[in-house]
Amino acid sequence: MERFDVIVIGFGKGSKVLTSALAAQGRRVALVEKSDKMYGGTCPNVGCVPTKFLVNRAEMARIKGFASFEEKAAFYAQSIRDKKELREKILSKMFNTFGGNPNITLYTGTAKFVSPKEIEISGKDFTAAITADKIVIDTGSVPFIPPIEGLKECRCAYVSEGMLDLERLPKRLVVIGGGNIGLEFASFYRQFGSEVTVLQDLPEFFPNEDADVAAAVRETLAGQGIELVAGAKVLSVKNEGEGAVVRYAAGGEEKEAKCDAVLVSTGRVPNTRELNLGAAGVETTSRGTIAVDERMRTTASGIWAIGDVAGSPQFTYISQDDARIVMDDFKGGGRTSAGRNVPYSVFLAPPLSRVGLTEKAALAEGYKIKTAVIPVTGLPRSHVLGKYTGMLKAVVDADSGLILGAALYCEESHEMINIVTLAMNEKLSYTVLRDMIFTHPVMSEALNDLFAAIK
Ligand SMILES: Cc1cc2nc3c(=O)[nH]c(=O)nc-3n(C[C@H](O)[C@H](O)[C@H](O)COP(=O)(O)OP(=O)(O)OC[C@H]3O[C@@H](n4cnc5c(N)ncnc54)[C@H](O)[C@@H]3O)c2cc1C
Ligand SMILES: NC(=O)c1ccc[n+]([C@@H]2O[C@H](COP(=O)([O-])OP(=O)(O)OC[C@H]3O[C@@H](n4cnc5c(N)ncnc54)[C@H](O)[C@@H]3O)[C@@H](O)[C@H]2O)c1
Repeated sequence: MERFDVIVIGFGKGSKVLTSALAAQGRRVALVEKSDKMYGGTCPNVGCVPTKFLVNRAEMARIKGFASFEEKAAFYAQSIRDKKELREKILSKMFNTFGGNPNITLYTGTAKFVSPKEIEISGKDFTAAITADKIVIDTGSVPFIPPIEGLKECRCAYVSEGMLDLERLPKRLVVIGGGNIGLEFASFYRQFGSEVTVLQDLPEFFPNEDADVAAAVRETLAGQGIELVAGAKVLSVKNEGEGAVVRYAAGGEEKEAKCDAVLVSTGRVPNTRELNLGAAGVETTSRGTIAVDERMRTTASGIWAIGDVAGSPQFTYISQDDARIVMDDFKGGGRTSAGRNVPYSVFLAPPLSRVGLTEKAALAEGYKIKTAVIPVTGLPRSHVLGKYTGMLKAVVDADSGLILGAALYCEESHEMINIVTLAMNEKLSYTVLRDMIFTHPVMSEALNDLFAAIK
């Protein structure tokens, strides 16, 4: 049995960072990835990169202003083909990432535990048994499919991965689930030219935002022609010709939505199915995620878990940060996942970006707060871009002057939010951003105005 210093299971973002860093320290690492279509993991292949590529293309489609559906469909089909080409490029770059590094062995096969220190790998035309004293699990998550009548049989129902390869632009799209995936797809399909309905089971969209921010985003999406139905119970999905009929109950009524495609975006669950965790003594939580402590250690000594499978917030940069924590733990350091500020952006048009507490959450936590809300209209950058949609909101601790959180709903907010996060991480008073010199005309200078409005 071949012995390594570290075995890493799953080639996600965290694994990539971890494998490179460990090999650079002279450790022998085995990286096991089950699919030759998934080197690099979800993000570059079927997650962040392809979806944001399409967000960008959808904006181009909107600007081009095609008159007919046929023209829109042709531009969309070309965008999907270009996305497929991009994936091939990224895949081969990922495959070659470790090329020639004598400290790294990449296995393409499914890993399963045989004991706490031994892994069996089943590839297309080989099996292998390997061992190490340290093992890191980074096997990500898979879509959750709700038990809706007829959904499994529906010929035009997709999860995000399948939808990303669909070359036929649906005239009408029904999205089940109004979270990050559902709303991003709704937004870019609408811009490509589809009619879109989003069915959300919760009584509201953006439940983690303050009411004013949620209302601003909802109104914009509705203004763009996206039908948002909250409190919807999806009853059945049935094939009808080339398309489908989705039956749902909302507002005390039963309704039908006919469509050419159904996107199921109802959350993602940890991917532990093939790991045989029991053989390693690795326990899972009631949510099915691998139970880890703040250093990403599992319940089995010598085994760590990172990213989606460990129940961390489902973002690529968190898989990466979890890997940093494990690296630090290997060195005996004290870095932990506790109290991390986790910013995020939902790539709508414009994007909604958040970090930290909302006003309602800060009050619920007992803070004495000051807040500011400013509109996007009137900002110099808005005039440059000709885009006036959105608002910015910040919440500050009245006692210390520290920033507790911000929601930035405007063009380029996906860049700006990182500046606010930096200020929060470094425990800077809000006055630092209020008085900082920004270049001009850029969206970030709105942070001067936002924090000047704190009352
Ligand atoms: C459509 C979509 C859009 C997204 N957009 C964004 C975004 O804009 N920004 C953002 O930050 N996040 C986004 N995310 C979330 C982000 O992609 C994930 O949180 C992130 O990729 C998780 O990384 P990971 O390292 O945990 O796992 P993954 O990247 O999923 O890697 C896990 C790997 O393990 C492999 N594997 C599984 N089981 C085994 C086994 N038994 N043996 C060997 N290999 C195995 C899998 O094939 C996979 O390659 C998006 C996700 C989706 C689906
Ligand atoms: N921009 C980004 O960073 C980005 C983009 C896409 C995805 N992601 C990550 O991927 C993860 C998965 O995304 P997601 O959108 O699938 O999950 P999600 O948890 O964000 O949203 C799922 C939504 O589906 C709803 N839902 C569940 N069952 C339903 C049903 N039967 N009928 C109607 N609605 C139902 C839930 O209430 C929830 O609002 C997210 O947690 C996110 O972290 C991130």
